[in-house]
Amino acid sequence: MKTFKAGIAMPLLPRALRALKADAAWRRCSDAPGADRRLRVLVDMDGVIADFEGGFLRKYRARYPREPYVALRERRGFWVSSQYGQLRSDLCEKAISIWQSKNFFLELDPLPGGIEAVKEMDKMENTDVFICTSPIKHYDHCPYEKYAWIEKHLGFDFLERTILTRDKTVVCGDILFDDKPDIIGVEPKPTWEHVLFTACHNKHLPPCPTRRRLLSWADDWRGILASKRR
Ligand SMILES: Cc1cn([C@H]2C[C@H](O)[C@@H](COP(=O)(O)O)O2)c(=O)[nH]c1=O
Ligand SMILES: [Mg+2]
Repeated sequence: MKTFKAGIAMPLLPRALRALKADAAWRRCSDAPGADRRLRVLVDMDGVIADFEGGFLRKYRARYPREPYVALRERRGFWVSSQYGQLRSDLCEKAISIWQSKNFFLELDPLPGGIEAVKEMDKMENTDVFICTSPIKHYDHCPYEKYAWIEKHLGFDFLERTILTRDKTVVCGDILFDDKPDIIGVEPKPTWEHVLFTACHNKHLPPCPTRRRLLSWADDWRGILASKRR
């Protein structure tokens, strides 16, 4: 792209060109989806399509049958490790050891209706769906098993639509279905609307007028997508 000064074509400096390209990319993300722009849906994995809480409790009780545990109906707050640590300080590490173990993420059951909903979104016109999930930093098993879980339940081709990140705020999208109440990162104004996916740990939070909830995949997720297309 060139600029003109006094009638003479001046080549744009590389930095200016990069800034223009970045601005154009940002606009693509931030413009409301319309007839010519596709809706981009980000779907979290743990607690939204994969049963992290159920898988954790089953394996925790199997490994520590005599230790106290937190029934799912008693779960409060996103961090399992924190609630177990409050129960007894050593239980925090015992909880963490469960999801650091081989096969933990691979053997999680799908949550009801999640796989079907993602497959339906993937077939919708003018819609792109991505799995957007945060791996633990203990990387011996988790990243591999998250990929393997996606292949097992959604097919190998869906790995093209899988994003592993510890910071979801930098991912560009229109909607993020996620069970974590507070999704923070380096971007103070993410492009996506966070729709809180109801889980055992967040169902007791008071309603928030500025944030929509999806109670389960039997709830009206299609209506939420449709509301973003207008
Ligand atoms: C409850 C809990 C979770 N994690 C880790 C385990 C997963 O890798 C991610 C899930 O995050 P996402 O938002 O669903 O992608 O968080 C943890 O480290 N400690 C915990 O207590
Ligand atoms: Mg989650």
